[in-house]
Amino acid sequence: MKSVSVEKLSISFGAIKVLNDVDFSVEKGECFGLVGESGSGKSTVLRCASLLFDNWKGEIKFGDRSVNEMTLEERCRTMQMVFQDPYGSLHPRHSIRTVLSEPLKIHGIADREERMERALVEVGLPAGFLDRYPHQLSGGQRQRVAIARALILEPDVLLLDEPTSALDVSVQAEIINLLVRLREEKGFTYLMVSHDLAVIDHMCDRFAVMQAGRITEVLPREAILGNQATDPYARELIGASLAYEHAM
Ligand SMILES: Nc1ncnc2c1ncn2[C@@H]1O[C@H](COP(=O)(O)OP(=O)(O)OP(=O)(O)O)[C@@H](O)[C@H]1O
Repeated sequence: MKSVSVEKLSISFGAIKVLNDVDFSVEKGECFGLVGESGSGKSTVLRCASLLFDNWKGEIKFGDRSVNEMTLEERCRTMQMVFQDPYGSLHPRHSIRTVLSEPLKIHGIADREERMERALVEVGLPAGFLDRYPHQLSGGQRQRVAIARALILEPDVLLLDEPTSALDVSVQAEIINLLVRLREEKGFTYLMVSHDLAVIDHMCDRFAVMQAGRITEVLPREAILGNQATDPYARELIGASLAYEHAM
C-alpha cells in the first residue's frame, strides 16, 4: 500500500526550475531516502509535500488523498516534518510544555498532560523536561523534543529533513537509533533527506538519487555496498561516498 506518492512534481522559483517531473512513491512503513548534491532539490520535495511551498505542479498524495484536498487538521494528523536544525526549530521563549501542548490544544485533544509525558518518554527524555526551555537542553535533547512534537498528534508519516546533520557526530547515532526504534514500534513511514549515504544505509529501505531537480535512479539500500547503480551520476555519488569511507 502506498503511503506517499509523488507524480510529476515540478516547481520553479523565478526562472529557475528547481524540481522537474519528480516521481516516486513510498510504501506504508517504508523508510525512503532522498540523496544528492547540495541544491539538487531534496529539501524542496519535503517542503512541497508539507505545503510549506504551494506553488508546485503535479500530484502529491498521502494514502489515496491528494495533499491539496486535505484540511490542515487532516494534514497535521497524517504527516509531520522534523527539521535539520533543532536550535532554529524550537522557539527560545517557549517551554517544552508549550511546544508540545500547542498542537494538542489546536486539535482539541483533552488528555494533554498524559500525552505530553508519554511523548517525552517515547523519545527518551524524562517527563520533568516539560518545564524546561530550549536553552536548557543539549542539541540532541532539542532534536528529541522536535521529534516528540512531531509524534504528539500520532501521524503516519514523518518527513525528515537531514534530522542529524546539525548535531555532533557522537549524538547523531543516538538520534538515528531513536528514529529506527520509533519506526519499528509505531510503524511510521519515513521520507528522509540526507547527504550521508551511511545514514541512508543504516535507516532506509530504498532511496532516490537526485541531481539538478530530477531523480536519476531509485535504488534499494543493498545497492550501496558494491555500488550497483546503473545511472552514471548515481554511480559517481555512491562511489565517492564509498571511497571516503575507505579513506577514513
Ligand atoms: N524559496 C526559495 N526561493 C528561491 N530559490 C529557492 C527557494 N528554496 C530553494 N531554492 C533553490 O532551490 C534549489 C534546491 O534547494 P534545496 O534546499 O531543495 O536543495 P537541497 O538538495 O536540499 O540542498 P542541501 O543539501 O544543500 O540542503 C537551490 O538552488 C535553492 O537555492
